[in-house]
Amino acid sequence: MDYARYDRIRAVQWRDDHLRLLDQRRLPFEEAWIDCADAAAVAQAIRDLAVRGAPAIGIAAAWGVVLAMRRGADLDVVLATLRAARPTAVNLMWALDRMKARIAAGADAAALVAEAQAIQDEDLAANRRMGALGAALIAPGSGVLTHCNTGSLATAGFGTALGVIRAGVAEGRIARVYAGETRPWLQGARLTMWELVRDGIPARLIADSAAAHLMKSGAVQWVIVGADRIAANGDTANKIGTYQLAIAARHHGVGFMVVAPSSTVDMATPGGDAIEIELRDPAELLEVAGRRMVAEGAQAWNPVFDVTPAALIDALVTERGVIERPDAASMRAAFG
Ligand SMILES: CSC[C@@H](O)[C@@H](O)C(=O)COP(=O)(O)O
Repeated sequence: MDYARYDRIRAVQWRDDHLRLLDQRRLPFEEAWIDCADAAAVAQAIRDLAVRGAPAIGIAAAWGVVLAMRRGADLDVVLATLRAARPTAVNLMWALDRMKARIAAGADAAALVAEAQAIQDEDLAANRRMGALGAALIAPGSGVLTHCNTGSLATAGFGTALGVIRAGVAEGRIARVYAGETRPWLQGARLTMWELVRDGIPARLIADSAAAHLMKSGAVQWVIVGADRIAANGDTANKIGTYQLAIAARHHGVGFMVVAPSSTVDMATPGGDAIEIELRDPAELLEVAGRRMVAEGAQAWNPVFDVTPAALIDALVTERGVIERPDAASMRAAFG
C-alpha cells in the first residue's frame, strides 16, 4: 500500500552545514525552525524538548556528532554531553554508539555523514514496515487510542504507533482514532493532533483521565503506543501514563500494542526496574504555558516515563516482525 499521503512531515533535516529542527515547543501555534550549528546546540535542543521522541533524539544526536567532527571539537566530550542529554530513550545511546564505532574505525567526516544519514533512513524504512505489520493486526472497523506523540515529529518520518494508525486508516481498518492529551507536556494534544489534522485523519482528543471510560464504552479495540526503551524481558518504558492505559486495556479486553524500531530494544537491560526514569522540572506540572496554575509553595513530582510490564503487552511490533505477548524467551529469539 502507498502511504505517501500520510508521509510528508520531516522534523529533523540535515542541511549540509547545520541541522534544522522543527521546534516542537512552539507547535501547534507556530512552525518555527531551529538551526543547530554545533553539537552543543543539538544537546540543548534535546534537553529542552525542541526535538523529542526516542528515534528523533537519536537521529539528531548522530548529526550532532557530524557537526562536532566538522568543527574539530573534542569528540569524547561531545559524545558524553549528547549521551547525558536525556536518560530514558535508549535510541540516543544506540545512535551515539554507532557513531562512536565509526569514529573508532577511523571514519572521516564524509563517513560520519553517511552513518548519520543511514541511521535516519533506516528509521524511516522501519516505520513504514512497522506500519504495515501493525495495521495487519487490526480488524476492519476498529477504534484505537494512542498516547504521547509517536509520529513524524518523533521519528525520521511516518512514525511508530502513529505510523500504524496512519497505515490502518489508509487501509480502511481503523474507523475511529482517539489521542490522549498527555499531561503535562501535552505531546498528544499539541503534536499528535497537529499531525492528524495535517493528514486529514479524523481524530478526537481525550483527557488522559477519560481513557478507562472510553475503553468501557467499547469505542476502542486497541491501545497503540511507542516506546523509549524495551528491556530484555519485554518490559517497556514509554511516556508517563502508558502503564495505566495498559492496565485499563487488559481490564476491558482491549488489545495493547507497542510499536518501536529495534533500536529501542535494549537487551543489556534485563527488566523494567533497571530502566532509568527521567524526572523533569516540577514547573512543567505546576505551570500551563508558562503560567502558574497551582498555589505558590506547592510541590510536584514529575516522572516523565513509566514502565509497562511485558505481561500487559499483547503485541510488540518492530521492523523485524510481530511478537505476541513478549517475554524473555521470545525477545532473546528475536533480538539475541
Ligand atoms: C516514536 S516515539 C516513542 C516515544 O519516544 C514516545 O512515546 C515518548 O514517550 C516521547 O517522550 P518525549 O518525552 O516526548 O521525548
